[in-house]
Amino acid sequence: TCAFAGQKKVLAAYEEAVKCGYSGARAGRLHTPHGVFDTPMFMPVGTQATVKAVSPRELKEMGAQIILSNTYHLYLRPGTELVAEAGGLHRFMDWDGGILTDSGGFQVFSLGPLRKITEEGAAFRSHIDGSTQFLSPEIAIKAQMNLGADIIMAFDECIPYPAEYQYAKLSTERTTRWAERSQKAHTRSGQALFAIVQGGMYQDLRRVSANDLVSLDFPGYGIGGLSVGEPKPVMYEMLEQTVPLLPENKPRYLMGVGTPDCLVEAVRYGIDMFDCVFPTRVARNGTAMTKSGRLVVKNAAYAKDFLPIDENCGCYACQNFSRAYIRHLLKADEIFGLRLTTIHNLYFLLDFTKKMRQAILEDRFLSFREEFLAQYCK
Ligand SMILES: CNc1nc2cc3nc[nH]c(=O)c3cc2[nH]1
Ligand SMILES: [Zn+2]
Repeated sequence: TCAFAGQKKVLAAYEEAVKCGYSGARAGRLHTPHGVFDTPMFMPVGTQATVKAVSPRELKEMGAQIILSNTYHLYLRPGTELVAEAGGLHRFMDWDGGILTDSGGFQVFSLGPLRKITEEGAAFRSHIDGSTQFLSPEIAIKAQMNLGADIIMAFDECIPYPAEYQYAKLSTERTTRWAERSQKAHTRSGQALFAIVQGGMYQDLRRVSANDLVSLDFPGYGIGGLSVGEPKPVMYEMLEQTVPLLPENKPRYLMGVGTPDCLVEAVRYGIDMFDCVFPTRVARNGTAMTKSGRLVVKNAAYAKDFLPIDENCGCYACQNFSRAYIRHLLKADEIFGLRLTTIHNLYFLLDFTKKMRQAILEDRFLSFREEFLAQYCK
């Protein structure tokens, strides 16, 4: 099963940081059936059983450990029974690292024209063919057992932002009941089921959600309902309310986050795992991530710039190609262009989490954070 062992708290910086706001930065090891992985970690998003534009071999080469796939998409197409018949998601997509699947709740609300949410589950229309569909905790868990990910998520409602207190309260209580139903439906040993903390942007609801889910005893906890358009300080405030209530010896996964500045802040609050489509999505419109902010390599300014995107970057794109070449490919709509920007952006984030881990282990995380934020423009 998924055990979280060997974490190391930054003791010296921890005391110092407590004076200037909560800091629970930690470096851990996440045990799964497909290996033991280092945290803090960034998980590349492979929504439809592929991380867009890159191969499993390239993902392995750049240091990806766990990748994310979406139950909502694979349930609609090609179907999770088909994936099970193919030998499960690892075999289907030839990935022997870790896989985490999101349970579909978020995608139902963000993709399909939503029909109705009841105690039973969520009725919606498929964004692919408009057919009427229905997801419940039991259906979502069965689908994830078919896919065979190492870590699966309880079926939840990601509360929209903003939301009235009363709506957030009722939805959060239902998500806790759905978490319990997810637990009862989860019968696949060796596969870890994480609950997802909700509570909207209300401190008291966040605490109730965390406490209720902790008492149901899950091997790990997602923090949901964030990165949904709220201001960053509000997200950090919700982390400050939630993370300290979660068991120290279990992984915390901040869903859908994010940019490097959000990652370094969330690690300070004690988050271990992240996923975000941002690096792969912006890569496809020619934006590269660097430690000083974004570099739109498609811009005319780089037409004759024969330097790499980042001369200190160890990725395949920066080791072999210039900004001018990548810009040319992107302007010519050459697929290899967005492959190179994607490879660079994924490498950048994977390397960034590795650097944070090293800083934590060497007890210098807070100065690492200061230096990074001073240079990175949002
Ligand atoms: C891009 N932001 C974002 N991606 C999310 C995925 C999620 N999955 C399940 N539950 C969530 O609350 C949830 C929230 C999220 N925010
Ligand atoms: Zn690079």
